[in-house]
Amino acid sequence: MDVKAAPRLQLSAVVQPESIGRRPPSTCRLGVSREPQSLRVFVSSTMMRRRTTALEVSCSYGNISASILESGSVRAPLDEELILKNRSQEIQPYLNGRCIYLVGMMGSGKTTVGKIMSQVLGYSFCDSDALVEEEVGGNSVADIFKQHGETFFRNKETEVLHKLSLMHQLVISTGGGAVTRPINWKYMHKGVSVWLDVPVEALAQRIAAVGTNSRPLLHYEAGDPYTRI
Ligand SMILES: Nc1ncnc2c1ncn2[C@@H]1O[C@H](COP(=O)(O)OP(=O)(O)O)[C@@H](O)[C@H]1O
Ligand SMILES: O=C(O)C1=C[C@@H](OP(=O)(O)O)[C@@H](O)[C@H](O)C1
Repeated sequence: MDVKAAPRLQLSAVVQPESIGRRPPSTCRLGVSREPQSLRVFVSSTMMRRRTTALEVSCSYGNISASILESGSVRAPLDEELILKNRSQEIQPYLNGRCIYLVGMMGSGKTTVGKIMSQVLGYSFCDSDALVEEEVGGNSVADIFKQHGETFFRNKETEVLHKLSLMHQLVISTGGGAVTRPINWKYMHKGVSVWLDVPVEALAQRIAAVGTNSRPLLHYEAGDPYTRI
């Protein structure tokens, strides 16, 4: 999808570890927030343990200027793809090749954002769902859920994340449910995790627009807010 064509600003990527019940060793913020007349863009980071990740350079070495951590206001027209590209460019020197893990609900834009980010960073884009599909002989995620169940899928996903944790220069779009397993966090901590936080109404609209065929957890769940819109 062309993010430029998005009818309204829906890009936001903020890691808030407390909201997923477990504190990862690092947090970073990469995203935008809107004020009545202006758009505020931010990239910031917090170090929680000594084993830092890329965006934590600002804390551990103090060499990212405040202007990078908190940029000024940008007037309309809002171009979230451009914002994402600019932010990605700014953080690139501090990544030192570490992988970016995009986490978020189904439809939050992990694939869309991940492809754009990977181009700017000169990284490869990688979809953990697609790797699970490869591992299971090319079966689609929907088929894997149907034939083997969610636990089987989650086990494969954990194996995939383990392998990815040994690699560099990847932007990884994880499955919406990857964060539910603490062991996955251990692997994702090798890189920088970015949470795409999108309001549920927007998620529902996006998913309703493309259908739930490839998202088995929504496909069979009657009454879910994603399916009601
Ligand atoms: N910022 C955005 N604004 C509006 N729609 C978006 C945005 N990002 C993604 N979408 C659309 O939402 C749907 C799901 O996006 P996708 O990137 O596949 O999400 P995920 O990988 O998190 O499931 C796609 O149809 C995509 O075009
Ligand atoms: O719960 C998960 O891990 C999954 C979320 C969906 O992926 P997206 O988050 O990419 O939509 C879909 O592929 C499948 O249901 C697996």
